[in-house]
Amino acid sequence: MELFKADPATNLLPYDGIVNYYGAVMNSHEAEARYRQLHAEIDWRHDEAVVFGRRITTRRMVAWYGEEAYSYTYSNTTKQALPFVQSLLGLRQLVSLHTGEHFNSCLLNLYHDGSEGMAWHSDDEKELGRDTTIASLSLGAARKFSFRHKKTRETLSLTLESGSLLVMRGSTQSHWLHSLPKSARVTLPRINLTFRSIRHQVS
Ligand SMILES: O=C(O)CCC(=O)C(=O)O
Ligand SMILES: [Fe+2]
Repeated sequence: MELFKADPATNLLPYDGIVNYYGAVMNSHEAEARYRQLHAEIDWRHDEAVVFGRRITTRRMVAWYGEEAYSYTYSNTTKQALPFVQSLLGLRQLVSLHTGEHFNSCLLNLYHDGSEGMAWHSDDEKELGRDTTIASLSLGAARKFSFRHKKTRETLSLTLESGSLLVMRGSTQSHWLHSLPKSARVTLPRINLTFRSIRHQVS
């Protein structure tokens, strides 16, 4: 169910953050071509996490790219960024054109179908700093995406279409969780790219 019109000037959150949905920023042919290119070119790996002290690997695949070999810790594991490839630089430029912001890294997720999703979390790792902007580009199957406030538990959802751009800004990560719910109805794969800005590391 589409709860919001794609007007990038509208804040989808009622308070404590800013989320803008730009709708499609490329046509469906271009989205499909980009999907195929990334599917082939990206160094996809099963994600690793440490849950209750046990190392698990997910069916969902991930990859992380950056301007430098940043290291980044989430789900109790540390990853190192690979150098940006041309296909990602093109998409980063597209995202920057729409958002007016520069991003120095990109986390990619490949969901084979609706049996794979992402649990409630916020992207509040220390490498990102406070009030970070995260730009999320989706290619492939349309998927529901949800937000839940950490205190009030108010929840809202929208559909992320193929070729669409969603941007989370301001204090969103401090106050809201987000998730990609699993869905038995989704039979096609999806690639999501989240462009982020890693703060320069001191060590
Ligand atoms: O696949 C998505 O739309 C969300 C991905 C996400 O939240 C993340 O990579 O942190
Ligand atoms: Fe996230």
